[in-house]
Amino acid sequence: MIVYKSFTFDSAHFLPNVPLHHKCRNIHGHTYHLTVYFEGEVTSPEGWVLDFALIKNAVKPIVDQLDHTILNEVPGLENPTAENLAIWIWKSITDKLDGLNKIELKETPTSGVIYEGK
Ligand SMILES: Nc1nc2c(c(=O)[nH]1)N=C([C@H](O)[C@H](O)COP(=O)(O)OP(=O)(O)OP(=O)(O)O)CN2
Ligand SMILES: [Zn+2]
Repeated sequence: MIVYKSFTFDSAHFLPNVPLHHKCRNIHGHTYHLTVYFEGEVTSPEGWVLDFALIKNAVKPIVDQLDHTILNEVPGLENPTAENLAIWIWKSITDKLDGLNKIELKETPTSGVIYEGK
């Protein structure tokens, strides 16, 4: 079974490698919507895969590292596309908690990425 938990954070960024005329070369902000999914067996006696609180404990510090920052200034996020940000978040979470299955990162109400670690 898969369990998930969602988080939001507000960050500014710009995309340094897009063409000169591209609007995303200018600094701008997003409210990012992040959902992390973990896969595992439902265990007894709790009757759950993973305590949602453990997910929060693992992921919230990473979200806090990104919230109200300029993403380009975060080490490893010099080119903070949604794709690169999803990979960065994955690498930050995966060793903290077993069973990471997928992350979804929405940058706008209409755009986002899904990353499964490959
Ligand atoms: N593959 C990617 N494409 C774009 C990314 C990205 O990270 N990966 N990022 C951006 C911009 O940062 C920004 O998110 C703009 O996205 P876009 O969907 O174009 O936003 P709009 O508000 O203009 O979208 P609407 O079409 O008006 O809903 C650009 N591309
Ligand atoms: Zn953007």
